[in-house]
Amino acid sequence: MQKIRIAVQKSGRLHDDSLKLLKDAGISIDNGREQLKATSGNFPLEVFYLRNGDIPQYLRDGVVDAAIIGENVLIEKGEDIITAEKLGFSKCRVSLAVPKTAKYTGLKDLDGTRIATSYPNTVNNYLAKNGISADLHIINGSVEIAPNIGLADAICDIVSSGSTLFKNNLKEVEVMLQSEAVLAVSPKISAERKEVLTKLQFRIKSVLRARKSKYILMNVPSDRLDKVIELLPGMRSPTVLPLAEKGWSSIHTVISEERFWEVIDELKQNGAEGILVAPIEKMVL
Ligand SMILES: Nc1ncnc2c1ncn2[C@@H]1O[C@H](COP(=O)(O)OP(=O)(O)OP(=O)(O)O)[C@@H](O)[C@H]1O
Ligand SMILES: O=P(O)(O)OC[C@H]1O[C@H](OP(=O)(O)OP(=O)(O)O)[C@H](O)[C@@H]1O
Ligand SMILES: [Mg+2]
Repeated sequence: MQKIRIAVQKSGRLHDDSLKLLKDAGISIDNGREQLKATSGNFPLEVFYLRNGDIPQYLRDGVVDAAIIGENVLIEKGEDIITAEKLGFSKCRVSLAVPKTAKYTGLKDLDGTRIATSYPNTVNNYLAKNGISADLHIINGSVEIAPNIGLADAICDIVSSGSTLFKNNLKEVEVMLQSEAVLAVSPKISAERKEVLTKLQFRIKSVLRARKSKYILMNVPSDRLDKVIELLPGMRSPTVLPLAEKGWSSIHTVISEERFWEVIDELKQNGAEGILVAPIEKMVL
């Protein structure tokens, strides 16, 4: 079987979570990132360690078949590249910010200003759509410092917690896009490698599904079973087992973590006790 070549960020915010995802999908990677290329011992796959910003071009050229990359980078440099899967980590937004003291009433206030950014295409497209034109200063890092050193009136950069903006006396005024890590696919992938990629995607989906879900067990008075089951969605329906003590049953089911917190009070009100919550490793539908 032909190996698929997948690009992973060499170092930075995506690196660890990307490798963890492959590992959770049961793929072992044999050598370290110093070699820039590593092979899996148990899946037809090679990892290329590359800079996030260079990956769209590698995908376009077909030098790699797939990549784990920030969606924001694809929007900036690779709109022609297909996103196969959202991966649920490295969530952030790309926003416009101005000094805290600046008066900001709307996007029109940015007309004719100087904006510092590492995402010129994203900013240009966004401003053009809104009929605004600005003078872009393209810098590769530490963008948030630009207004403080007189280089720009506004910036466009990644925001997550907002602490970098806060520390630099800036305020977020427009969210241009939301981003997370994605699995991107080369338009040049061969049919044979596409088959291997489909297998990888199947595994990744099972891992992502499992990450969002919990396996829960609880003891419930048997006369309240119907009400409790109503609160609990299962993969098919909950499993109900009798306890040794008469009048009590044990319910087992799979539930999203979000739903669990929504129904916890009602479960308790209906007599559920001894509630156990366990992580799930894989979830195959
Ligand atoms: N503060 C953040 N919180 C969450 N995700 C982030 C944050 N900063 C960046 N990201 C996401 O992680 C990706 C990689 O960011 P990182 O700063 O590690 O690398 P980079 O400098 O953009 O890329 P390169 O690998 O080319 O050096 C970004 O493209 C974005 O999708
Ligand atoms: O809203 P926050 O949680 O503060 O995150 C936002 C900051 O994180 C990123 O920088 P990073 O730390 O990756 O440094 P870099 O500029 O060297 O890539 C981004 O460029 C912002 O500066
Ligand atoms: Mg960064």
